[in-house]
Amino acid sequence: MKGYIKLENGLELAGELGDEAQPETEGEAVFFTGMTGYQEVLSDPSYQNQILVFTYPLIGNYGINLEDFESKRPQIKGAVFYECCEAFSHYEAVYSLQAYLKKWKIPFLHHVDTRYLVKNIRSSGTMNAKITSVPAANVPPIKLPEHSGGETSTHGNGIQHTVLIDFGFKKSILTALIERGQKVTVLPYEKMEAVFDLHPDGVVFSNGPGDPKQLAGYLSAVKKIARAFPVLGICLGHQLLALAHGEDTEKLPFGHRGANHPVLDRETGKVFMTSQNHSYVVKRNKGTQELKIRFENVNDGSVEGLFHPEKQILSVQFHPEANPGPRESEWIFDEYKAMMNQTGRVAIYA
Ligand SMILES: NC(=O)CC[C@H](N)C(=O)O
Repeated sequence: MKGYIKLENGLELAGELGDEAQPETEGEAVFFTGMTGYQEVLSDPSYQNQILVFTYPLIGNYGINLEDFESKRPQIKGAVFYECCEAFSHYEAVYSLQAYLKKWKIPFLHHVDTRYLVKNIRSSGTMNAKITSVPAANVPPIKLPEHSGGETSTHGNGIQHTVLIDFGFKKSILTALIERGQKVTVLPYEKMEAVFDLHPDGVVFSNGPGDPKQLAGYLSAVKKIARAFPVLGICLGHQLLALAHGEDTEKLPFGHRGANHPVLDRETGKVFMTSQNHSYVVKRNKGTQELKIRFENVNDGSVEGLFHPEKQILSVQFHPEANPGPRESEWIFDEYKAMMNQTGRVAIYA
């Protein structure tokens, strides 16, 4: 059955509806440039309310396994592919990508000229979009995703205790912490002040969907926590730490979503490849300068991470937990651990 993706700027492209029973969806159209990693990306909570366009022309060829989910369900509102292949081959795969999307009633469109579509999004900027079976549909305004923190839960049995403040965390962040000897308490962000009763060795502010300014009501709590414990902020968590310290954020024209974004560490002069998924960034040279820039994006010079010169505060815009993408920034978790042991950050960079 024929279907369409219509953008807010009027562009309409035809394709084939993947699931005729689910022909309609709306969301912010964003694009992901990785060649692999679709399972992790589709289940990453930071993609809530978005229609995800895959730039790589063949997606789905290694199927879906039971291990690589970043959360319990797909988080996107819809997906667009050039080819979303039905046949798959991988020793761990249990069903096809198409079957996964159909199971969760996620509308998707394939056989779309995704190259043309993405070039249009790149020149017009991120826009709202609609997937539909009806040509010339209207694209309604899209609401920002609601942050909804989950349940409090405890994981791992390490000696050190990290509280992970949950804005919609990726499972791989939890795994990276447990692998580094942490007992982790996941705390929904609405209850973040309960961290003071838990007396952890450190606190991690997670990734999450939407605009960080939606969470303005929590910034004083974020700052209070950053004054009391060694803290690491990842993606949305980084943006919140910045806002809490008087910095500002802005929206990028079409975001960074992929597995090969080069980042420069200004401390060491080293460049490494990172996994990224964000629309918003911390503005350069704004605010109080209480936090300093540690990392920057090599392609567009945007801020990729901050630190506090005297306190144990580190934040990264990229995803050190990878999944999908390169693992060469996993050492950020080791640096967080060194901060907790009071041997990192201040000692290293004073
Ligand atoms: N991965 C994330 O945490 C994304 C943060 C925020 N939602 C953004 O798009 O910039």
